[in-house]
Amino acid sequence: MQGIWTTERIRAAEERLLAVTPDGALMHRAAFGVAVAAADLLAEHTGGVAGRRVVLLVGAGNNGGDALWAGAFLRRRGVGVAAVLLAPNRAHPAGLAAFRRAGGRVVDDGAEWISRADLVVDGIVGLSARGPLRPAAAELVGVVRSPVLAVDLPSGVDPDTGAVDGPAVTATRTVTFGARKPVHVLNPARCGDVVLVDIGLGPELGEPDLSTLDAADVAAVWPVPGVADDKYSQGVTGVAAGSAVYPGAAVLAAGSAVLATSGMVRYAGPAADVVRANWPEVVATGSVTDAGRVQAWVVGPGIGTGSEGRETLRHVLGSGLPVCADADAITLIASDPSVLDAREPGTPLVLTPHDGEFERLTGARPGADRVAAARAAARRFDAIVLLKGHNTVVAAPDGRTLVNVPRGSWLATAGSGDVLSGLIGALLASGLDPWLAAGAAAKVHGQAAYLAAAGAPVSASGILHAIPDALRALTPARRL
Ligand SMILES: NC(=O)C1=CN([C@@H]2O[C@H](COP(=O)(O)OP(=O)(O)OC[C@H]3O[C@@H](n4cnc5c(N)ncnc54)[C@H](O)[C@@H]3O)[C@@H](O)[C@H]2O)[C@@H](O)CC1
Ligand SMILES: [K+]
Repeated sequence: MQGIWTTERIRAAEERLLAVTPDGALMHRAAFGVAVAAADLLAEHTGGVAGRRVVLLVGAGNNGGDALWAGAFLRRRGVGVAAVLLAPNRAHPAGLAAFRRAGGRVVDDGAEWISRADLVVDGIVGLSARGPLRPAAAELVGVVRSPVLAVDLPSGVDPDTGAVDGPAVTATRTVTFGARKPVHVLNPARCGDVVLVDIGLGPELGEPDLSTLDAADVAAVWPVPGVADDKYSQGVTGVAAGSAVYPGAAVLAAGSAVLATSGMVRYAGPAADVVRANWPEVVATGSVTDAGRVQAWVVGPGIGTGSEGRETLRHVLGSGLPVCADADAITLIASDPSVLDAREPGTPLVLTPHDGEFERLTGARPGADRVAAARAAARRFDAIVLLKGHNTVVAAPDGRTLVNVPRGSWLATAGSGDVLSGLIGALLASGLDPWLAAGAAAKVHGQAAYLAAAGAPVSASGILHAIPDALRALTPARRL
């Protein structure tokens, strides 16, 4: 797992580190990292470094200081560097002096210089940023045509939520210091690639506020049958999804549970014939009341929001088993929360709303702070809340939060949610912690979409059939 820390926590850690570090040392380390990243970008985009032109956009704080020091380091590599000071009286004094000593130029006609630049360095604001770019900065950013290297984070984007509500920088690459901040995973489109420079902050950081799962984390938790296993011992997934009119959700959710693990899958509902025809290995019955023993339920996709769906949901929630409630099940809970009374307290429940379902469930859309919204809903429902969007946020009632950043947006297609719920259900049936189950499922789901798409649009069925490849890619060590 890789941690992510909020700006408040970073600042506190930096203060502790600053107290035991010589003056200016941290900024030098940070700025050196910026200069290296700038040289790399120049080389990648122009084929060289010496003689290239870089423009620094320099704000009032330490973020601008980093940029100025980086400009001084770049001068030593023969780069022509011009600085545009957005708050000339408040530019970092030591950084500005070093920049000038190194032969850097402070220029007034910023737009002119930017139009000829090979690279623009965004040192406008960093951790202390609040709100969008102010007009003068926005105007300059508007004329940029070259690659942009953001110092710490793209200015104008909220550091803690990734929200953008006005002009903001879109970076080609972002170089950040000490630890990743929420913006880096909550708004990857604005950050570009993120490079992390070690400035010695690690020991001061403590438990992260958010985490992302690595491939190795997924490999560590994904069930693999052992010599003593049989079809029951690995967990039987129950799928209550689809209807006679809309059998597709049932086929997708059941199929994804089939491909996720080697455990058995039972289907219960009016689409039994269609499910059987598509997935002969599924044991299918007409109703949850005669489904047979399972270790977890997926309920909701395509079950409808009428009385039949409500009875199915109530039955499943009253089973005392872990449940992944998706789609219509969420709408049913939203319209009649008393259905949750059937649930035995403490039984694992995973809710998987998109923004519209989240609004139905809680009365408000997630808003700019998706992490806070998911956490509040997780506490309120005493459930794991997996909030769908470009990034998937998985929050537990105790505040633990995972973020999954997909490669591309190929998951934005009809039926992909049904595939995700089948993955989660299969992991719940295997006995995995529901927070990790939801997080690992989201990662495999995103990976499957990326592999299936391979650069061209892909359907939910395509994503489904890429699950084995996604698992192989994420867990190569387990290949037999
Ligand atoms: N604290 C540390 O130990 C280190 C900090 N570093 C750098 O320091 C940065 C944080 O520096 P600061 O706390 O000085 O803050 P910033 O550089 O983020 O910004 C400070 C100034 O920007 C103004 N500002 C805020 N929002 C604005 C907006 N939307 N438009 C224009 N101006 C705005 C603020 O009023 C303030 O004067 C980090 O992001 C990082 O780049 C690095 O040098 C590494 C070490
Ligand atoms: K910045």
